[in-house]
Amino acid sequence: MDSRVSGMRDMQPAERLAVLARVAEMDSADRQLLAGPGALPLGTADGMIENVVGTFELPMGVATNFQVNGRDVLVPMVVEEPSVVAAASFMAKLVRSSGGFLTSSTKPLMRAQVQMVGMTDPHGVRHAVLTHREEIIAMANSKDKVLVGLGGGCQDLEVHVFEHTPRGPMVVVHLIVDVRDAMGANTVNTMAEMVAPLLERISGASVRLRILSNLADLRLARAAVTLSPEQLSTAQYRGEEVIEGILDAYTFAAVDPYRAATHNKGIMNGIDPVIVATGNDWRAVEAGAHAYAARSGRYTSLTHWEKNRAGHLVGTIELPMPVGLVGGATKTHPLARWALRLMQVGSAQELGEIVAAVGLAQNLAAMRALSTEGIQRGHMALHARNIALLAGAEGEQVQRVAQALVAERNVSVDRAKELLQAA
Ligand SMILES: CC(C)(COP(=O)([O-])OP(=O)([O-])OC[C@H]1O[C@@H](n2cnc3c(N)ncnc32)[C@H](O)[C@@H]1OP(=O)([O-])[O-])[C@@H](O)C(=O)NCCC(=O)NCCSC(=O)C[C@@](C)(O)CC(=O)[O-]
Ligand SMILES: NC(=O)C1=CN([C@@H]2O[C@H](COP(=O)(O)OP(=O)(O)OC[C@H]3O[C@@H](n4cnc5c(N)ncnc54)[C@H](OP(=O)(O)O)[C@@H]3O)[C@@H](O)[C@H]2O)C=CC1
Repeated sequence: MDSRVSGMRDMQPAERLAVLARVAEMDSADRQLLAGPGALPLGTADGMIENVVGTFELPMGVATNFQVNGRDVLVPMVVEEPSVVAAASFMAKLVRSSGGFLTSSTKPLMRAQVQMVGMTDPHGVRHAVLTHREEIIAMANSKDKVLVGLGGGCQDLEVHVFEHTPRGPMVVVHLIVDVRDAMGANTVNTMAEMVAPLLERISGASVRLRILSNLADLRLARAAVTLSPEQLSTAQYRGEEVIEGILDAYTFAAVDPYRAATHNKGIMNGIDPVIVATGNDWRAVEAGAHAYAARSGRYTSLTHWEKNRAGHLVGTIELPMPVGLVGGATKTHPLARWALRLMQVGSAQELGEIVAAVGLAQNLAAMRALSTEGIQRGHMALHARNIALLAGAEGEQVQRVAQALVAERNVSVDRAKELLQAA
C-alpha cells in the first residue's frame, strides 16, 4: 500500500473515497459504511452511553503520505478544526524523503493505585506489602485468565509512601499491569478492587481509592524525524533559516509554560483525532500527555528539536500512550473498527507509535508555519470555508466565497454575508 496520495484537496468526498478504496483495497461493505449516513446505529449508540437521544457526527479525514518504520500508513483523523489534516499530510510528505518516522515504545504497562490510610507507621505498611508481593500479584491475576493467557497481567508492585499529608500518613500501592492490546482502565481497576481486602489484612490499614493512574509513564510511545535544510526550504525561506526558526520556536516552548501549553495543544491536534477515530479514550491520552509534560515539576514541551552535526533538524517526541485495539468503543463503533483496519496495526503498541508520529508531524507543521510565514495564511485559507458556511453559503458558494475572503485578506462572517448578498 502506497500512502503517497496527491491532490486530494481538489476532489469531492466521493472521489476521495474512491481513491482511498483503491489504494487501501477496501471492500464494498467498508465503502458503503463510509459513504452512507449514520455509520453508528442508534441501537449501538444507546448501548454505549446513557440517556442517548441521537448521535453526533464530525468530519473524518485521512492524512496521507505517512511512512512509519518503513511502512506506509494512511491515518484516519476525526476533528472539527480546519488545516489539521492538511498540515499532518504535508509534513508526512516532507519527511518521506528522509526515511519517514522512526518509532519505538515500551511494553503496555499501566499503573493501578490503591490508596491506604489510617496508619501511624507508613514505612511498616510498605514493608508488609512488599513482603507479600507474590501473593498480591497472584491475587490480582486470579480473575483475568484471558489477559494472563495473552502474556499480560499484573507483573510488579510499587509502594509509594506519603509520610505527611493534611490527612496523616498515606501509602499508595501501585499494581504494574501489562494490559496487552487493551487501553486497560477497566482491567486494572478490577485488579485494584480485587487486591484491596488482602492489602487491608496484610497492613491493618484502610483502603480508600482503587483506580488506575492516567500518568501512564511506563507505557510510552516515541517517534523521531530528521530533516535536511533542503527538505525544509521554500521559495521564500532557505532551509537553514527555517531550521533556526524552528529551534527558536521549540526553545520558547521548552522554557515558557504559557507557550508550552499552545505548543502541546498543537501536538494534540494531531494525536486526538486519531484517538477519536479509533474509538479510544482521548481524555485519558490528554491527561497522560499533560501530566507527563509537567513531570519535572515545570510544564514544558512534549517534543525536543535539535540540530545534528550535519546541520539537519532532528525532532523527537515521547509521551504516555494508553490506547487499545480491544475494549472501550474500539470494537463497538463501526467506524473505529474500520479506522483500525485502515491502519493495519497489529498491536496497541503499533497504534500508539503511529499516533506519536502524527503528533510530531503536527508539531513540526505548526512550528514551521509559525516561525516563517505565520499561522494565518495556511490555516485561515482553510478556515475561510467554515466562515462561508457560517454566513449561510451552500454548495459551490462555499469554495467561491472562501476564496474571495482569502484573496481580500478579510476572513470574516460580515464580509462573507456581503459577498453572498452581492452574488
Ligand atoms: C495548511 C498548510 C498545510 C498549507 O501549506 P501549503 O504550503 O499551502 O501546502 P502545499 O500546497 O505546498 O501542499 C503540500 C501538501 O500539504 C497537503 N495539503 C495542503 N493543503 C491541503 C488541503 N487543503 N487539503 C489536503 N491536503 C493539503 C497535501 O499533502 C499537499 O501535498 P499534495 O497533495 O499537493 O501532494 C500549511 O500552511 C501548514 O502546515 N500550516 C500549519 C497548520 C496548522 O498547524 N494547523 C493547526 C491549527 S492551528 C493550532 O491550533 C495550533 C497552533 C498553531 O496554535 C499550535 C502552536 O502554536 O504550536
Ligand atoms: N481514568 C480513566 O482513564 C478511566 C477510563 N475508563 C474506560 O475504560 C475503558 C478501557 O478499559 P479496558 O480495560 O481497556 O476495556 P475492557 O475491559 O473493555 O477490555 C479489556 C479486556 O479485554 C480482554 N481482552 C481480549 N483480548 C485482549 C487483548 N489482546 N489484550 C488485552 N485484553 C484483551 C481482557 O480480558 P477479559 O476478556 O477477561 O475481560 C481485558 O481485561 C475505556 O472505555 C475508558 O474510557 C474507565 C475508568 C477510568
